Amino acid sequence: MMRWLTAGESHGPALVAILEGLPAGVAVTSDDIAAALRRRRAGYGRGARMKFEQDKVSLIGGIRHGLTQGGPIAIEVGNTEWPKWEQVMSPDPVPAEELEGVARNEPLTRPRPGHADLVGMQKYGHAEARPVLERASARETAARVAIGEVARAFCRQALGVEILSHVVSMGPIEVPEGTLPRPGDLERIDADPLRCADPETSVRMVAEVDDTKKSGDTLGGVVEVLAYGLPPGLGGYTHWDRRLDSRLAGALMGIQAIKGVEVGDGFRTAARRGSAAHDEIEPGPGGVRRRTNRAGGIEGGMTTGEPLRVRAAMKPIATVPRALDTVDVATGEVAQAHHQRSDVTAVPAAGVVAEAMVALVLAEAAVEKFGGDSVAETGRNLRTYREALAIR
Ligand SMILES: Cc1cc2nc3c(=O)[nH]c(=O)nc-3n(C[C@H](O)[C@H](O)[C@H](O)COP(=O)(O)O)c2cc1C
Ligand SMILES: C=C(O[C@@H]1CC(C(=O)O)=C[C@@H](OP(=O)(O)O)[C@H]1O)C(=O)O
Repeated sequence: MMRWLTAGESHGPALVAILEGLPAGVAVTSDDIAAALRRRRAGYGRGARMKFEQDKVSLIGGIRHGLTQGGPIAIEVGNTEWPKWEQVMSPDPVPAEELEGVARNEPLTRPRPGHADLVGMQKYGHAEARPVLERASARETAARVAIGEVARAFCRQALGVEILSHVVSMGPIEVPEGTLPRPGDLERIDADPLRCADPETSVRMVAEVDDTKKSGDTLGGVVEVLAYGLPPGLGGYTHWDRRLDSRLAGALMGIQAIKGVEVGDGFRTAARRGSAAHDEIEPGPGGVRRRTNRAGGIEGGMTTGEPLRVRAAMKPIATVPRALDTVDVATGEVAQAHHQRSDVTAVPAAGVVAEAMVALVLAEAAVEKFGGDSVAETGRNLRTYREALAIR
């Protein structure tokens, strides 16, 4: 069984993540994790904080001399902005006189629509939104990307699986139908300002971000995650919570601001007739293959062996500069929601987070199917399985 957890607040000293149940022998270094975190910070339209804050990676447990050891892996991602927040976010009590006049300590009583602010205050009995937004913030996704990078390394080294993502729409601007990057395209996608695989569309997306920023507004969009090299049979059809599509959907919906998930052609398939909706089976190298991949590499809750293709739709950033209407909960008066700064869009970053979530789900499903306490053992078990499939 694989399991993982994160802890930490957006303006606290650090985020931490623990990943348990991953086999030994995965080669990964702090530089690899720092590189993954840099990918998450990039993207045209992100806010000021991405420019001045650094992610400070410390490997705390489970990795020795560049290899996982089989025990729980603990990673800390330090918030370099912490010195500015030491009093406001102090875990220990701070005398009231020391807090007087401290910047950012005023109670946030004007909850922002589209955030966890208001319901979080109601649910936990907070008089202001700071305790809610600190944990609800997508800053937490840095911790997921850190452990997701270890899971991705396992998928690559034990299974030969490569995971990538790209932005398929930014507001109303979409890539042409059928745009399907391959692992070799990842570097080029990362170099694009919006992580878009189609250069001509990217130019129009950048213009859309500029226009949105000028009008004091924000944008959402859709990302697609692809995984190449998967064997058939990860996941299961025997119960709802064994289905890989169910687990992927939950993992992707668990990213802040994700409002929809599509597997393969998803919603588009619903508009087709059956004869044009499924993937016919034909003889192929090493046995059989699908003529098309409308299902996105999953049938019956299991990988088919075709590339996995899942999409996640992100709502526009909720902290809109042209602030939305709210109520000041201290006075009951109509007010404008809090706004200090925000991203215009974070869709490119959401793609990197989605890759991490897919890597964690795939790593867990692979450990379930193939077992193994080391990368070598998982790899051996996979090879035996593939050999048995070829015989049949
Ligand atoms: C990578 C990433 C960056 C984000 N940056 C911001 C931001 O700067 N400002 C903001 O208001 N929301 C941002 N969000 C989205 C909010 O965290 C999200 O809208 C909020 O948690 C409420 O969404 P929910 O209802 O889906 O939880 C970001 C989300 C992600 C995934
Ligand atoms: C810090 C990150 O994202 C933050 C996510 C976020 C939100 O509301 O989710 C709001 C912004 O934070 P702040 O309000 O402090 O400017 C983003 O910068 C990050 O991704 O590392």
